[in-house]
Amino acid sequence: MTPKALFALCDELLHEVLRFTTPADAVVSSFFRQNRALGARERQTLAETVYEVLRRRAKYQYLARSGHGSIERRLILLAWQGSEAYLNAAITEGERTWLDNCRQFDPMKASKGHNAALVHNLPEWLVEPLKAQVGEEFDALAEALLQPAGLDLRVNAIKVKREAAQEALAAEGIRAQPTPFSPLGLRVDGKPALNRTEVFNRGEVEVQDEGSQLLALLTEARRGEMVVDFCAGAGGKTLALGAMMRNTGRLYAFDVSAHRLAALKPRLARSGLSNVYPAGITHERDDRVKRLAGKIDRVLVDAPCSGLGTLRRNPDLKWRQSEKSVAELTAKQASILDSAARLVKSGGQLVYATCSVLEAENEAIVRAFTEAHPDFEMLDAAEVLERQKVEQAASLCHDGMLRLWPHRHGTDGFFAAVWRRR
Ligand SMILES: C[S@@+](CC[C@H](N)C(=O)[O-])C[C@H]1O[C@@H](n2cnc3c(N)ncnc32)[C@H](O)[C@@H]1O
Repeated sequence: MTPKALFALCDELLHEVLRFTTPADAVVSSFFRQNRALGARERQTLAETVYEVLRRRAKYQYLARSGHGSIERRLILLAWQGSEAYLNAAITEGERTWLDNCRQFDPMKASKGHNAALVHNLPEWLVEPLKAQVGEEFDALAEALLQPAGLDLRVNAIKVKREAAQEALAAEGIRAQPTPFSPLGLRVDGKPALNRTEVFNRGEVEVQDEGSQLLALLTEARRGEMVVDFCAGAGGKTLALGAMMRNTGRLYAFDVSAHRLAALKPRLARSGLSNVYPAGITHERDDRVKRLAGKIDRVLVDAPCSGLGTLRRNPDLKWRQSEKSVAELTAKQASILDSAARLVKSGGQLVYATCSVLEAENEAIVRAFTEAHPDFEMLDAAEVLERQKVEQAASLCHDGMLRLWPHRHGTDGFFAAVWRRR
């Protein structure tokens, strides 16, 4: 494809993404399905450029107040992630001069009132809640959230040990190191096409952020138990729980989205697990849920949330969420946790988790639940993680709850609390 044609396509794609009606990853995949002629390299350049615009949108929009052409084109020139030669072949001399000037720009020299936002690239409503939590670490957190996430794998312990998976990956040319905290994790160098490897297709590894691996470990699920993954989605944590149960017992994977549960099927097939029962529910008070009341050993609530802990991989979320959407989510989270708790039997364990960094979706939900449910006793998350052979468990927790931060732990931002039913 000629550079000019590729830029026109990028313009079209960015226009669609910036409408913010659909998640960026879904817009990008659907666009690639409609433009099958695009090669692998071209797809990579388009996706990375669009994601770079989303990451530093505040800065690029500020710069794009000058220049010519559509706003999308100016943003693309500023955020371009392909080769410089390709860029030169697509732009005019005037654009080249403008771009060179823009590249000299120092956000700290922008007019007062703008400069901080042009560095952290966060919406204003998010700044104070984050500062309230991390204080002086705010700049480090904001910078970490601007970096693309690495690639973590969870080793499927029912098939292989971590060292053996690491060696098998190396034999296929993929270098990976054990993750610092999770005993099951491998962190891969670069972004290799994992789904073409035999190790992946044999189900020996799954893609999963180290933080997500730790959330699943908090359930302490064991052989022969009855376990519910209440918000299973495409089953990232379901697969981890099934392996912890050594493919025995019964693991229900609930979700209101049949579409997401369907994505679990091929992953289940690869994993070799036969103890998983996916079940679509209409809402958290579904009859299917009621029938299991008081019967379940471990319940994981990986609640629907703002996803603001995953900005490294989903930078569009900071522009798509708002104070209003977060308020709606917190009401839903409290209701789901309340329903899911009814499943837990006496002596059983309940985990509430999110991939959000907001107090309102995390500690506030936990406080309200604990006050309203004296039959649930909070457990110290660090002690639970230590029992699960997690390294430096205390450094991952605060006030008895798991609190993972990209700038401190190199994971996405995650939160979790654990209770035992008396
Ligand atoms: C954070 S995602 C789950 C991710 C998944 N556990 C994983 O590890 O890949 C939250 C899920 O909650 C589901 N959900 C939303 N409302 C729900 C409800 N009322 N009951 C159960 N699941 C719900 C969403 O469809 C979504 O898949």
